Amino acid sequence: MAAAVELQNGISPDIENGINLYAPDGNDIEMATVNSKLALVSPNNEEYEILMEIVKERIEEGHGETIFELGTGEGDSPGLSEEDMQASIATLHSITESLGLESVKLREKKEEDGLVIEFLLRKKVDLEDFMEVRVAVVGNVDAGKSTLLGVLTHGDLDNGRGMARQRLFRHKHEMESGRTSSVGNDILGFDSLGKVVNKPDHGNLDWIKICEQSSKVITFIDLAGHEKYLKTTVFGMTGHAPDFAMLMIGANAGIIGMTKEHLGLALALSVPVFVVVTKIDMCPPNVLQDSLKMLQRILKSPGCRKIPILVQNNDDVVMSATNFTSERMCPIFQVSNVTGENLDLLKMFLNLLSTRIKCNVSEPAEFQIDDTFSVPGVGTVVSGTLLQGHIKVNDTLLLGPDALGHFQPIVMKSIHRKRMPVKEVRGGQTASFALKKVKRSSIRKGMVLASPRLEPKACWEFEAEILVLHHPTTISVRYQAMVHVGSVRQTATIISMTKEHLRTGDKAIVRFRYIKNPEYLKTDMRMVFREGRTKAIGTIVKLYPHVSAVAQNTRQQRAAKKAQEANHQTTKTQTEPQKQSKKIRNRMRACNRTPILEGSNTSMDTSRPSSAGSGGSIGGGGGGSTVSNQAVQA
Ligand SMILES: Nc1nc2c(ncn2[C@@H]2O[C@H](COP(=O)(O)OP(=O)(O)OP(=O)(O)O)[C@@H](O)[C@H]2O)c(=O)[nH]1
Repeated sequence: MAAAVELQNGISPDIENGINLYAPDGNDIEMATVNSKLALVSPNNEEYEILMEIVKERIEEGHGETIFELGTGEGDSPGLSEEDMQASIATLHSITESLGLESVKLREKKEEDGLVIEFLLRKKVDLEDFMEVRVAVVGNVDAGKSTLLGVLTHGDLDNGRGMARQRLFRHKHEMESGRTSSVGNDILGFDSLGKVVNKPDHGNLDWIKICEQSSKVITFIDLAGHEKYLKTTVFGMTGHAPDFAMLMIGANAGIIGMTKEHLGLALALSVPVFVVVTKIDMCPPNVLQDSLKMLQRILKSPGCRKIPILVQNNDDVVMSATNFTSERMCPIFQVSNVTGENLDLLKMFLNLLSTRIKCNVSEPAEFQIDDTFSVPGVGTVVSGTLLQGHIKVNDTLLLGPDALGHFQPIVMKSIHRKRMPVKEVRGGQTASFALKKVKRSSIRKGMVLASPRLEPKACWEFEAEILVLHHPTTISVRYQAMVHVGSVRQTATIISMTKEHLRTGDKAIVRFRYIKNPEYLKTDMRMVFREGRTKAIGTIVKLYPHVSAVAQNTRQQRAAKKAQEANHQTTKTQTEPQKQSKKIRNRMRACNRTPILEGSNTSMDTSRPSSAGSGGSIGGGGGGSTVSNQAVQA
């Protein structure tokens, strides 16, 4: 252990995969040895320690797993003789044994100089801890989304007439219509050897058992395919923080209906996409080829700029899984839920995916709420995703913002991950918390639980750089639409923009104002703005924090109080804003805006330090308030 600590101190900051390693005493050691393809053949004690350290670091970086290649080295031509490969495998097994890891051979290649083998190294099962990957499942109605999830999670094939999906439907109307309408969650667990652990008992899955036996749990966020549930689908993609999107296409139907819309949504939110083409059992080969050609053409088009990879064997799976997070690559699977063809490739791929959220437990905690429940005997429970940091039972976090933009301290009574009670949760994981002394009615989706260190602030207004994907005519100031940012979903009004009118294809910096509640936002968050057939996407570039939250001195406090009173009045009268007359709405907007603008003149640009630069440079600082004042007067 001492050696490990010393060694870490001696490691150059740009260490990556064992490159630039220095010896404990600070002298250069035989780097060529540990980076050579022969490194694991017969290492001496010192080299063995370094190799162990390299593996340990890669496991930490990979949240508990890594893919390790034997037979390649810096500057060496790839490949080892049979004998050297056997010796390397023995060393690797000794290292994995000491570190409590399992190793599974993924693929073997024959190169000019001999063999190259890749192993998946993964931490052995820990009862309470498991890696988590969230996959949003999108695609047109009848593409086979619910069926595939039923087949993957329950292990039985479908009959082509909707048998497998029956297990996943949550509502009576879904059973009757065969259509998903809500955001559903299904889980698929893999053990440290990459085997599926789901074992349904009389058709039911015991989530706790799955989590206890799993090293990695894939959570599928099953989203509705029908256009009338698009709002829910958008919320699933923004609010549930998916790591990846699985776009499903029925081979016979091809790219129809909502397919392009869902692909566009994933691209807009920068969520890497992989495609699953289903129903290959019932599709004539020429139709399948046409669908694949069309898909590849769309993926390669300037709007997508993806590199499609048709996955046909284990090699393709390892190659696409290891390069997938680059966002450019788009693996395409062709499966049948009826015959089970190629489902093994898809499972292998899912087993190799890892979360995109990099967890640093020392960061202040930030938990985004995507649902609330009232559990008898427990009280109010909130579920969502921990975007950063670390939360333990009995921690006190700030819950908010409420209608006044306030955050209140709340103690975390208990924590569950996938229905399993746990003592802590880390960044990148989903969880639910039982909260002490809070009514469910006082919590909205989109609120956060934040560490007091984060000093969370609520915003009525923000600026975003937007691109209009579609609008039948022109968008002008005072236009209202539903804005989705993370798990926040609320109608906002455009109060100013850098162009007079916006048409399809236009880009502009637009200042929005929420109509009902202030919200917790951050710069650089992706947003989707839509109303009817109007669609726009963008990135938040500047925040205008709610004044009461940033008030520091007496003058600011007075302004804040005024703002609070105005907001209080507004929220009291604004419970049903859509139903009020235009005249009353305009009057309310005016009284609501003035105090906030006062505050905004004092300390407007309080975007988080890491992104303050971008906020200032794009947004144009105090200009926003002048424009808004004009808007109010107008
Ligand atoms: N032959 C064949 N039928 C399939 C396959 N996958 C799904 N089906 C059938 O296709 C129909 C539609 O499947 P669903 O899973 O309900 O489709 P969905 O995409 O979830 O539809 P929504 O929930 O409405 O968005 C069902 O009758 C399935 O049995 C497949 O691979 N082969």
